[in-house]
Amino acid sequence: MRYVSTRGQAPVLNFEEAMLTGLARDGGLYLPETIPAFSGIEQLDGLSYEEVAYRVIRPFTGDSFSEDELRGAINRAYARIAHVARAPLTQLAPGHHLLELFHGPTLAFKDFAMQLIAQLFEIALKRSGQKITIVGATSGDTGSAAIEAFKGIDNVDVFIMYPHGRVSEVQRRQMTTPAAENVHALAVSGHFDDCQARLKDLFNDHAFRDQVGLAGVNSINWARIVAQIVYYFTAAASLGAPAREIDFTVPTGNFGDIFAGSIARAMGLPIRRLVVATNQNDILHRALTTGEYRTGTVEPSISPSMDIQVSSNFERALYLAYGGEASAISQLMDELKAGGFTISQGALQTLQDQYVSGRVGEDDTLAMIRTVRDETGEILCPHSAVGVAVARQHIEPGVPMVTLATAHPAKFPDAVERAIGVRPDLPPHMADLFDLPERVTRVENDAEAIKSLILERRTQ
Ligand SMILES: Cc1ncc(COP(=O)(O)O)c(C=O)c1O
Ligand SMILES: N[C@@H](CCOP(=O)(O)O)C(=O)O
Repeated sequence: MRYVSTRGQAPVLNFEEAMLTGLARDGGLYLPETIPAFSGIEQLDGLSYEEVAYRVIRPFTGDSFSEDELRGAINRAYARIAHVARAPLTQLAPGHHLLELFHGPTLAFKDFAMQLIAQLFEIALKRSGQKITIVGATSGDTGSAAIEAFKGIDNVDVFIMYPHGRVSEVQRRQMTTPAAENVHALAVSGHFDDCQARLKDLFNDHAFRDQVGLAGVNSINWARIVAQIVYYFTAAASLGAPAREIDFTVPTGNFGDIFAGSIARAMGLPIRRLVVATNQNDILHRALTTGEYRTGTVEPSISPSMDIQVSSNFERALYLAYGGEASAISQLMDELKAGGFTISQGALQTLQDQYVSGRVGEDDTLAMIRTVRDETGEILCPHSAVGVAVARQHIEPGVPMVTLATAHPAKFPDAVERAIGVRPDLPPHMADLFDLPERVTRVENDAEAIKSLILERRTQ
């Protein structure tokens, strides 16, 4: 399996190289030259999550990892998900199901990919003896999952940039309380898009990148996407695929999770519709309905992890919609630096054939948390509530709808309390979160300041 950049000017890599590289050297994102077809969907129902993960991921890894290495990594990663099904499905209403992706150690769907890629990084780095510096940008969940997965791993430093004052207190403490010396939380003056833009600045400074052995664990990294494909297969298989088509609604920000769904469909999973659900930071909804991808001001919301206006993975979707025309993507990304671009008619039609979208504001999100609690007893986090609210606009008789529940409500107690007057409890393994000392460095929204800090603090 060979991986190519969306901008067409970076070296073609194998899976392990693409995983360790993160952002391509031409500023693009790696994706496989061809998407492998998956055969044997009818055999998946009833298999363990780990077995499905092995079957789905194996075609992407080529000869980068042996069968034993990959199976071992998968087993160790998912042993940390505290639900026997790993990604259980619950029923919200006839024909509407919730895919609970929040039973991992940091209570968000990010654990599914991050736990696995930490295992794969460890294997690869032990083999090569290479030392790396992971830098991540987060609106709250990627950062906590990365710190949890990579803390204490040899040969790795992890620096996570989060927008100061714009993550929930639980998310912040998850990033600032781990004591491991190789993890560093950086509170950046700005919003998530600033953090992600600075991250890309660091990758695009090739001298710095080579000096520190820069690696990325955002969904920029193809290995993240691969791991996120698996739960589409487990959910669809348990609802009757391949004999039956399934719809999925995905609370969306950086477009990684829903893009994983589009890859599952390209592999042959009978997904009829992929529904993009956004909060008021609705660039994706606007782009998919009008063809205009124009950045606006990021508005803080009660679903802060989706407060994103520049959706990194949309570049991958555009690349596929433009038929792999890398020069067109480079041109669009240049236009994005000046505020935005217009998607060509043909590419927009392709995107609209694949994705539909919806947007909900805060009042409707709060109302949905209340409604679902009253109807089912399930307490949703605000991101999942955005998903459920949009899903309800798109449910059609005869086609099961699955909404991805992307985080645990206890990560966002203020929003949940506003909705239902109850503060959800953290699980026992996080009971001391509010007693632990915090360790964080404030840093300006400035690539040079961030680079200096990394050079000063890294332990490798
Ligand atoms: C809880 C939660 N829901 C949804 C999303 C959106 O996912 P994606 O960025 O993959 O679109 C995020 C952040 O990524 C998140 O943390
Ligand atoms: N919502 C995310 C934003 C980064 O997403 P990623 O999937 O690209 O890592 C977060 O919680 O940090």
